[in-house]
Amino acid sequence: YQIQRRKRYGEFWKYVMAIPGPKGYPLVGTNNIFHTQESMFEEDRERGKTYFPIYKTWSLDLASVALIIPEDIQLVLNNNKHINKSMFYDFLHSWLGSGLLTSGGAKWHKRRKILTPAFHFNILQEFIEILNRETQILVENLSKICDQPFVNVVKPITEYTLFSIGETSLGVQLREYSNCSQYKQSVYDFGESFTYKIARPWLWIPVIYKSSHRYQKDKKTVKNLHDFSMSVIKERQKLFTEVKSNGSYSERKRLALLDLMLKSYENGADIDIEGIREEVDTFIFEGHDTTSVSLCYTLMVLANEQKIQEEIYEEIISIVGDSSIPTYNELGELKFMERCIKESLRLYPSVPVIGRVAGEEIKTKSGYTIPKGCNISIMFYDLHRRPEIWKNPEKFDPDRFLQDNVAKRHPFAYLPFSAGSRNCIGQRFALLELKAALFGILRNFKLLPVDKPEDMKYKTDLVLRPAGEIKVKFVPRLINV
Ligand code: HEM
Repeated sequence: YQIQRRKRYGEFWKYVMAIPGPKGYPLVGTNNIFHTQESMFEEDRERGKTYFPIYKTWSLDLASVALIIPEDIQLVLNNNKHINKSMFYDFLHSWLGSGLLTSGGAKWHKRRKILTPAFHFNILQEFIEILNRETQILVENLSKICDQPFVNVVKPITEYTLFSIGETSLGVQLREYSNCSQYKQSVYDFGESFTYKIARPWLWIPVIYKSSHRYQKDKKTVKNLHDFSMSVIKERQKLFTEVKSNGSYSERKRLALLDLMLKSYENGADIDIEGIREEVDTFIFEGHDTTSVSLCYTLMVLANEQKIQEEIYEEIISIVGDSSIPTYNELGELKFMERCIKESLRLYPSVPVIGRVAGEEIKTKSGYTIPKGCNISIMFYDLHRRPEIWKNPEKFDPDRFLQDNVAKRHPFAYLPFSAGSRNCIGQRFALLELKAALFGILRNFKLLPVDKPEDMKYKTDLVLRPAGEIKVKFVPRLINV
């Protein structure tokens, strides 16, 4: 058995070392231990260009292979043997436990089955009322600050997406929570620490990490994050019991996310309170941070594209007319706006990289072998900017998403929501929310450029986080809110 193990280990490294990649050093491997979040992001982009279409990185006795071309990515995402997440997701466990994003195998299957009905078409239709109300509040807030030379959109937009996921999927009013700002700060702190640990492999060794200052700091951050999610669960649990005792709950055929889990819990099925907390943490985070960064970049890019912005405005007026409250179907008809959102997600994919573990050996198109058990990183950011797929890739061009043009591309060339069985469960919700917000903002304001796309700098983080602010100038249009 020992001989066989050694042979497998030897083969593993033989295959990995045959893949091109940056020079490594003992223990730290290919990591640069002096990295900041910003320099790590830039180095990954450089590596993607230098070693295109595939490269390896390694530290200690762990290796990861980065994939950039659609053909290789398809081999991973289209095969259920590779549904488990890579080692980097282990750094999320202290916060998200093994919730839908981080879990694997049978647990993931079971949870995905429980939670899928919470994103059914009928539920989304009911959410439109809440999203419209939140959009109106956002527009009012922007009206109060639009006389300033510019607005850093990150704060108001993050509040919009956080409060929206709170009221729709979790059934609570997060703006009334006194620890809301602390929660947002803790998400940033966690992302910073996540990146710090990725670059410093000695912190991957539990005994070293647990005796570090970083661990003590992380513990406080995670406590803040968990206090927030537990207060959400407790409030909704109370409401849920009240509603159930007055009978109105049994009339509802479809339940939003948290109620669905509370019902499963009460029926003794498949989920306990710890499991609910994992999912509430997962969905508050995934359900607000992804849409927030996407909306911020979309506003910035549209401020720099006056003609396109005007075209969206005209589409809004032609489909929704004078009304300030769009219906679900009207938002569905905003096809040009939808193409602009898609193009924005190409340039600014909220989740720029994802990771998997090879469940079996993979032969890549370029002739390399990824051995079973190897970590894989799928580089969406780089995929979406490859010049051989996207002509003039830095240009914002919504026509790339006209049906004829989509049909000409490889089906795995554009993957902001990933693909296959572990794709984004919230993608239709995300599109609806982005449309509702853009409708309200563009109907009420003309956006003028402050930050330019070419000046944007990013950080390696849990999402495509900007290194600084995202500034836009808002000029009220002459209509009533
Ligand atoms: C523009 C917005 C969004 C983008 C670009 C996005 C992107 C993604 C991507 C790329 C993944 C795959 C992650 C991985 O494999 O590690 C994912 C998974 C996931 N997303 Fe989203 N997402 C967005 C919005 C949302 C929203 C609004 C929700 C919840 C309401 C959500 C919930 C999730 C969950 C729970 C998963 C894990 C699914 C699973 O593994 O079964 N996302 N998302």
